[in-house]
Amino acid sequence: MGELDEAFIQAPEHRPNTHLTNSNDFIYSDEIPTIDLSSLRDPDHDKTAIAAEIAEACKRWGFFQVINHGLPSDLRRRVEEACAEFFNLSTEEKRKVKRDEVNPMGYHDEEHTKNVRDWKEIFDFFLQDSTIVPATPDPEDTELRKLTNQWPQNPSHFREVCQEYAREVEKLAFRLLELVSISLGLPGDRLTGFFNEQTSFLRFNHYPPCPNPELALGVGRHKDGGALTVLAQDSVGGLQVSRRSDGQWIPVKPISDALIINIGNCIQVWTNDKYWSAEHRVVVNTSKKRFSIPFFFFPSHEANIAPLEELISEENPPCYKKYNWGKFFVSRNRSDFKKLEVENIQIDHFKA
Ligand SMILES: O=C(O)CCC(=O)C(=O)O
Ligand SMILES: [Fe+2]
Repeated sequence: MGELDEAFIQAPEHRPNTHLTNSNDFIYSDEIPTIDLSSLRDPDHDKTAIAAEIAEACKRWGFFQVINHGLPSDLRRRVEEACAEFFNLSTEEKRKVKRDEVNPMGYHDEEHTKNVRDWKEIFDFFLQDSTIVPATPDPEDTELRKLTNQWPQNPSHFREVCQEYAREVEKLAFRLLELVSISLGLPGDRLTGFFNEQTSFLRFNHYPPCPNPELALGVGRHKDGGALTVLAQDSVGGLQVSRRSDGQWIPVKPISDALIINIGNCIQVWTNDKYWSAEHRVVVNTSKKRFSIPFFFFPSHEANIAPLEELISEENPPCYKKYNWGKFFVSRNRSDFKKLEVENIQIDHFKA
């Protein structure tokens, strides 16, 4: 990506702590919980103990790592290889599957978070090869649009590996959704209906070494908009989470084969702020490239998101007004695509 263009420069208050940005001396904190899912292998095993751990992590952090999660490690290696091979292609080759203003799926090297450019390139694909979303963010416009993935010709096995990984990670996401429901004292399938025609997608992130890591970010601070995110990060490190208790930036330690789970806006709204969707960001460094692969578990376009009625009462009135997921999704997508003059959409805009 060469030199640091002005578009990448963060406002002074959002710049990372320079002594943390050299990849050799990240300071890791063990405070973000790691949850062992091995007992889920036995379908008759009581899920309440794991659900209690999840409840604690979702309240205090909105972030946790899972180990023994059932996603095959050889598949993870294969998808990581395919991801690295894709980004190794020439820019010309990658731009053959470039996203545009209508179709947000494909390759993109001008991602913006909160209107500042991110130091990274990405490749996105929907879980469902064709996915239905609203045509525009305008609340009055009821027109829908069917979007399809753009697959590169190379690497030759790329599409197959991506889709195999997507199916496995989706299974894990549904298991986690069930555990979240149980952890709230709700039936395990309480939230499943929101995902009948899901808009979930996967992203490959490539963060090249950056000449000025003290000025830019791989991804600026943000909260994930959907229900939850299942993230595979490599061993380089750089992801930081804002701690709910005091807003301190805490690095998320790379653990081999673990997956990082973070609560998105929808779960924060469904639980009426009981569970937390944490702000997070990615710092870059001068020497090592980094890859990460998030799966964004997103509801159907027609899902309306509001605090769950079982979780509200006179003492705990709803903190949010209802909003439509599809409109939120397309609005957020626009602001990621290029710099806009307006603030991008946040759940705070729906505060009751
Ligand atoms: O690369 C990472 O570790 C996190 C990326 C991220 O937060 C995102 O793509 O939403
Ligand atoms: Fe994120």
